[in-house]
Amino acid sequence: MNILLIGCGKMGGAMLRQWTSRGAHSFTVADPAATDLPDGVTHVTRAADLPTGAFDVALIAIKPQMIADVLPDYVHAVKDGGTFVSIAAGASVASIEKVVGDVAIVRVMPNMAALVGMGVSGLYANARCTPQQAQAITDLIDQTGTCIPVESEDQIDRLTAVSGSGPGYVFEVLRSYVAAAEALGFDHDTARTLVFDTVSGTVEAARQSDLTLEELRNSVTSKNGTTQAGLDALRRDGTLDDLFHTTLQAAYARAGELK
Ligand SMILES: NC(=O)C1=CN([C@@H]2O[C@H](COP(=O)(O)OP(=O)(O)OC[C@H]3O[C@@H](n4cnc5c(N)ncnc54)[C@H](OP(=O)(O)O)[C@@H]3O)[C@@H](O)[C@H]2O)C=CC1
Ligand SMILES: O=C(O)[C@@H]1CCC=N1
Repeated sequence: MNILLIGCGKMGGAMLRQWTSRGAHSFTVADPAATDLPDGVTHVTRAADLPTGAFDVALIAIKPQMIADVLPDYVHAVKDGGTFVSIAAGASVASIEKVVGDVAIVRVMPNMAALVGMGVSGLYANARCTPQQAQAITDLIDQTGTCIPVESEDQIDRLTAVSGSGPGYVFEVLRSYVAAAEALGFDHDTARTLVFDTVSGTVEAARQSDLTLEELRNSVTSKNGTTQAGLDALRRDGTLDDLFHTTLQAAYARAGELK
């Protein structure tokens, strides 16, 4: 497919790197600022420099607040029967249809783990997408990690709060965990190794286990031992559950505001 990226910053750039490493499609980036693009990618800085009707797919990877102003400049570049794919948080199919018309639109919510081909994305295709179009975009997103089809746009907004924004929460938790390890006397590099290997090994152990997360947690927690002391401080009578609940609700509410 001939694919146009409208905007190629942090998220579009991460996805583009996975796609170009596989070499299955042709890519053009339209972005006034993009630098350091992978070899073989065509770059234009102005929508007016794009050929008319040239692209099978346009990936909308600009900020949601810019769509109404910026997207109209790019519509000419997509061929009749082409697919518009938006990764913009919150931006609804209806808001995109206002610009591009009643055509095939797919909302995808990727995440930054796509940087290493381990992203997880939600995908919602509107009724104008043929099964072939939806499958082609699913295959494309699969190249960045795992793709989970959902039945409604609301599911995309909920998934944004869990996995789209998720790496932001996880990076912040890792930052805090590493800082606490340094405060116990480890140098920064050792603290990073201890924390990163603990987290990635624990995630893999959970993935491969038939036990529940509660059972796995209990398998680490000796009665009156060190883990119990640490967990008592971490959970503080439900504070941790409240914190995660509030975090995800806040992100979901924000997606609704960006419609
Ligand atoms: N970052 C993430 O983890 C995730 C982001 N998303 C979504 O991806 C989208 C992009 O986010 P992100 O990559 O973080 O943002 P960035 O700001 O890194 O990327 C947006 C890019 O669009 C460029 N741009 C600005 N104006 C235009 C224009 N007129 N034509 C073409 N390109 C333009 C920007 O250039 P300049 O910098 O000069 O303005 C920038 O390079 C958002 O809608 C966001 O909701 C979805 C999931 C995860
Ligand atoms: O923060 C944001 O709005 C975007 C969407 C999900 C991750 N980053």
